[in-house]
Amino acid sequence: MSQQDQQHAGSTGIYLSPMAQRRADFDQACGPLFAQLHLADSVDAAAGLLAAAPAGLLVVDLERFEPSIDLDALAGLLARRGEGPVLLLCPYAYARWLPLLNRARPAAYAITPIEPARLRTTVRQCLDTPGGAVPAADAATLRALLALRARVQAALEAPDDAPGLDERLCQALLAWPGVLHAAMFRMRPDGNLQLEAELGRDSAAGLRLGVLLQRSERLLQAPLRHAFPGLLAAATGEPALLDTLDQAGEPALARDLRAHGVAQALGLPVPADGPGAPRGALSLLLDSPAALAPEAWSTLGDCAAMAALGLRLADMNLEAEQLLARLTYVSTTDALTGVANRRHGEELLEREVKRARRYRAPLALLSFDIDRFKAINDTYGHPVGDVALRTVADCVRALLRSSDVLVRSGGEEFHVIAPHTSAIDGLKMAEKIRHGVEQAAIPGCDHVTVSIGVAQLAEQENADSLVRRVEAAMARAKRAGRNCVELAMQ
Ligand SMILES: Nc1nc2c(ncn2[C@@H]2O[C@H](COP(=O)(O)OP(=O)(O)OP(=O)(O)O)[C@@H](O)[C@H]2O)c(=O)[nH]1
Repeated sequence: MSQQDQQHAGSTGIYLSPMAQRRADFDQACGPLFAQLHLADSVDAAAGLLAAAPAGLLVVDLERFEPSIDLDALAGLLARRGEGPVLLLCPYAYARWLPLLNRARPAAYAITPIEPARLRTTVRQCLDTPGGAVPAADAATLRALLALRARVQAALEAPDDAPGLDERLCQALLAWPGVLHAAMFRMRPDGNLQLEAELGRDSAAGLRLGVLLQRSERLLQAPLRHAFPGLLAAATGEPALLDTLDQAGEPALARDLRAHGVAQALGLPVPADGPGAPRGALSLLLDSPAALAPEAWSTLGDCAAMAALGLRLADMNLEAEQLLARLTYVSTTDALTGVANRRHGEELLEREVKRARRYRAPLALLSFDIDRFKAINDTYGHPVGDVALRTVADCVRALLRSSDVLVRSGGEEFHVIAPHTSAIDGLKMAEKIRHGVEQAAIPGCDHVTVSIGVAQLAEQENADSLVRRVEAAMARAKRAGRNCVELAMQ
């Protein structure tokens, strides 16, 4: 026994674990540090021992306790503990217990599995520390935590889109002292967990989680999911902490992280809106294995909750944008043919007339009307008439340039707004349309023809006058026998 251990030999201790093997292992590793070590197999047994004689150190091994069943009893035990030191041995996937139990009574903790030598050192430190609790956060730490909370809040203030938010959150987390690398994992609607953003500082600038984890998507199926706290948190919905990287049993991953200066890895679930799997997780890689103060735990939990809120806001923005796009489409498009409706066509023509006058560019307007369309409806029925309208619209649209706009201006009447097009080119275009429609096969009925008027915008002319002239030309084409093209008079 070392001199230091002899100093502790006057102390008594209680070790609580429901697992017989764990009690035996602890007794073997740390028994010599105590004058007397009591081993308790249940919360009640530990409470009885404490009531009988206050122990120098209470060690609670959380492995095999059930969060939903045992948390209240354990918190009660810690609350009754009073001033004496408490050490929690917490499996790395149970990190959620730490802030919850710390609320009952600040306690030191070590993440398990833990090597016997390290366990002995930790127990010695607890025996040495008067009060034995985790050192309370000092003023500088509290200031840093307040700044972290403010930065994460600021990251949410412009929730324009989820990818931007992921980046901003990583930036905010990276500014917290000790954080070498921050990353955001997000669950896609198809259940695919993806690495959305990562940022590294100093030695971790070159750290790429996609490389380390051997993939950037389908991460819930990644072979290393049990070993990386960020993935574990997304999978279980519980915070996960590794303060000794080798504890996860993946030496290559631990070595790679250490090579970038990482000493501790933390994963925080980003909760879903309601019950169910988390929306993702935040991953923090830290440069020191120091225990996090209770205040740090609660701030980090708040940050994850704020990240969830930010993602919800980004979703709502996206939904609003999609709704607006849909509304715009519905209000500007003719439902039957999918081309611009009359009202939108009028707006577009006004705009093109202004543009043509400003840049002194030619602008042509075509007006065409399906010949004897009433007979098609009367002979084949209205549904076939609808198909004929759609087929003609599709046929004409396919013949136009991308800068031309096809508008359904009335029942079986259409306009084509053709920027940078003279009367001569407009006539060529009209002939192409007339020929194309004549050739088009209409499902359910005979071929149809169209009569077309063509007009070029005159100097000083407005849209109304252009429309009047082109429709008069189209009417002349009807009178001239249909299936032909007429140029408008000036
Ligand atoms: N199926 C269908 N028919 C429509 C639609 N809109 C208008 N119509 C019909 O189109 C026909 C137009 O008839 P008219 O204006 O007499 O002209 P037309 O028979 O095409 O004769 P001309 O234009 O002189 O060659 C009417 O029977 C309308 O009911 C529509 O959305 N679907």
